[in-house]
Amino acid sequence: MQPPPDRPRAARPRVAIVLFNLGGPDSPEAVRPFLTNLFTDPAILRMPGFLRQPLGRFVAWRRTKAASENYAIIGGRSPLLPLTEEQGAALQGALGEEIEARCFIAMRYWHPFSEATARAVKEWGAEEVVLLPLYPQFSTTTTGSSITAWNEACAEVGLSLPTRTLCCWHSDDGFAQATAAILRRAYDDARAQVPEGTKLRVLFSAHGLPETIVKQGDPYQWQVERTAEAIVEAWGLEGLDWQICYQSRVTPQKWLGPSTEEALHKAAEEKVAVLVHPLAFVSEHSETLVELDVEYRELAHKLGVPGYHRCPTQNSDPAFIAAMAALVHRVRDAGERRLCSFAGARQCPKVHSGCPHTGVKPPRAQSAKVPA
Ligand SMILES: C=CC1=C(C)c2cc3[nH]c(cc4nc(cc5[nH]c(cc1n2)c(C)c5CCC(=O)O)C(CCC(=O)O)=C4C)c(C)c3C=C
Ligand SMILES: [Fe+2]
Ligand SMILES: [Fe+2]
Repeated sequence: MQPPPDRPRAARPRVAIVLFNLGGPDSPEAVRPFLTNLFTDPAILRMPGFLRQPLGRFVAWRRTKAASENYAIIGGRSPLLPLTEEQGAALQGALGEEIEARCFIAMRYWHPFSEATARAVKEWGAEEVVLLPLYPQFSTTTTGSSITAWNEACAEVGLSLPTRTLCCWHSDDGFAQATAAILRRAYDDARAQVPEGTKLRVLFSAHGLPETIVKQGDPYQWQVERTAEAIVEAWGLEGLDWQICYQSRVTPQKWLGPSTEEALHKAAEEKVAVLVHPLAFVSEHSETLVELDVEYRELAHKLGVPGYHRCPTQNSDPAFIAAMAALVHRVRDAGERRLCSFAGARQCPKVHSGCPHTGVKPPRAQSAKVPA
């Protein structure tokens, strides 16, 4: 796209697009400090600091063995950062000439942390910031926590710029269309492998969340349900058999259900093959490459599910990246501080706690502190 003739190239605004994600260990040694950062985040473990710090460290220590074994299966490190870098490069290319855009990455629990990213944004001389969480659904534990960490980092490095936030895009049409196209291709591939006469069910497997967090007003579950509906609607396949379930339970509390394990048991009983779609992730990492591709596949096999297939995540799919670019342009063109699929008829019936809409914040976060 050429710059408009009345607007010289040099006058294009310098916009920093900050991509938020969770982050993952970049070596076997990083697993424990990464988990310590995660479990001592007050948005994750909700208790006073004097209890959270020792308990969070203990839970991280307990989880290190299992998590390390999972990361060992995929080469000892998370692929999340390189894949997010690819998404950033593709998005930068897709944003066109209207703005001078540069994508930056701020991970929540491992490098690059918000503070280093805020410094890089400042050094680049950005004039505006767009925060783009790579989580389609808002949760106080993910997007909310990242926004809080970003705000703290900006205060720390003295970065104060007009900032727009794409806080929740769970039902965005471009996103739903791009995702439906990926799912349709995976479904056709799976259908060709499932024995004649056997039904195929789509399991929308979202990352789980402790129920107590949802009861405190977190809109994540509600948004997960809207995402599944939007994808099914965008696809438009009549009579599609589909179900939502929740994976990745990591603490003993009661988490959202039904779990993906329960959904597999049901599929086995009903002799239905499954195509698992990772609903809350837009890139591959341990939860897709190990949990879905190894652990649940083994379980499905053991239970006698007549077929187990997995839909890939979006990664740098061009239609998905184009949808993200359109969101960035929309939030800027609208002149809003944030853009959210909550608008109009899709208003969330629950308290939108922790979201920048209401100004209600998740428990005060502190920037991750454990060094490499
Ligand atoms: C109480 C613990 C956790 C909550 C709540 C939680 C919410 C949550 N997480 C994601 C996305 C990701 N989580 C990832 C890994 C991961 N998550 C937890 C714990 C909670 N997550 C742990 C302990 C781990 C580490 C891996 C493990 O031990 O199993 C990742 C992947 C990181 C990587 O491999 O690179 C993502 C992404 C969402 C969307 C979410 C709630 C909405
Ligand atoms: Fe929102
Ligand atoms: Fe998680």
